[in-house]
Amino acid sequence: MTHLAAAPLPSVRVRAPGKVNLSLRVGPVQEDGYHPLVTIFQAVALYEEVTARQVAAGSGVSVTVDGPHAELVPCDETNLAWRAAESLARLVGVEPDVALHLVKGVPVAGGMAGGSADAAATLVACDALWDTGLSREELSGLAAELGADVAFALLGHTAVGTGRGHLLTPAMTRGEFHWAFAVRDEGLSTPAVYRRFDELTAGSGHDVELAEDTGLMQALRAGDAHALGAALHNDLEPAALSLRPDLERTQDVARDAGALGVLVSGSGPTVAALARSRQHALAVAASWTAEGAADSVWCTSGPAHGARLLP
Ligand SMILES: C[C@@](CO)(OP(=O)(O)O)[C@H](O)COP(=O)(O)OP(=O)(O)OC[C@H]1O[C@@H](n2ccc(N)nc2=O)[C@H](O)[C@@H]1O
Ligand SMILES: Nc1ncnc2c1ncn2[C@@H]1O[C@H](COP(=O)(O)OP(=O)(O)O)[C@@H](O)[C@H]1O
Repeated sequence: MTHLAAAPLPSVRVRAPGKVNLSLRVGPVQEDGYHPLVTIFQAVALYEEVTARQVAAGSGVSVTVDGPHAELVPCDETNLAWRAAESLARLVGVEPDVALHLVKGVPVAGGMAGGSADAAATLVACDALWDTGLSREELSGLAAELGADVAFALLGHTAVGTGRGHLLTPAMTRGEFHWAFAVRDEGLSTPAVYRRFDELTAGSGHDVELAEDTGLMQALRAGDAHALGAALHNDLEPAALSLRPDLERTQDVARDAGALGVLVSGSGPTVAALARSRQHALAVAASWTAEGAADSVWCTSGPAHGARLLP
């Protein structure tokens, strides 16, 4: 009798990047609870890796997680990757029988959109696994429904985000920018930071305009890290600092180490420092470590590519 081994079920691996907001301008809260944004995202070369494996019919979705602080990431239907797989399956009318394995390369709850990167990577992985035939625009529309930052993780590089941050226009850039990140073990909740922003700006809300960032856009086009450093801006920074005052010292240490620009990344609590070179980024990170001003330090560069299938 010949024994035929069952063919292994297919699996697909995808990488998607974390981000830093080079500029984040926030308007007054709207009736839907969201704030209109004008933001300039830059993807950085810290990647989430998602493996999506087809499983037996009727098994449904499952999520497992590895990497730094994996224990903080939910493995149930609240995980953004799980939600991404279910939304895509619903849209294209397939059963979501898939095992998702996430390897975290972006700090958890750090204002660098690691969960959004997982969702974007899952969309690309399941799209390939199920051969959906959806266009990149259709995937991007689905991404935006999952979270304000998910569409950017799909696109990557550098882009201007408007609306909730999900309407994207790619931005021209030259060269590579070097970053050091001071990461805290205890994250900050994005909705809590937006709520503190509302308290701090009560009655003084203004409409946000891209015009304020022309210097930043020119710096990107010229590949001028000094000008970029001077133009970095985050409207959520006062809110994040009021929730975590110790971040001010982290910023001061980076400035003393000669960082070209220092800001809270998105809703925080990660502090991002723009450096002159890779060597200089390592030196800024070493200062944070020496001063005990971070729980961990990460050095990388941007812009990085968006969600991409791995061979
Ligand atoms: C602040 C930013 C900057 O890029 O990112 P993080 O730094 O957290 O990664 C984003 O605006 C976060 O985007 P994301 O984390 O995808 O937001 P969502 O899941 O869609 O929304 C979470 C909550 O944040 C608030 N929210 C989000 C986006 C927005 N434009 N206005 C808001 O007020 C809302 O309270 C919402 O319920
Ligand atoms: N795939 C995921 N990875 C990380 N966190 C997730 C994920 N899905 C849901 N979450 C929840 O979202 C919170 C914030 O996620 P994360 O994307 O890491 O940070 P931020 O929103 O600050 O960029 C986490 O604390 C966690 O409870």
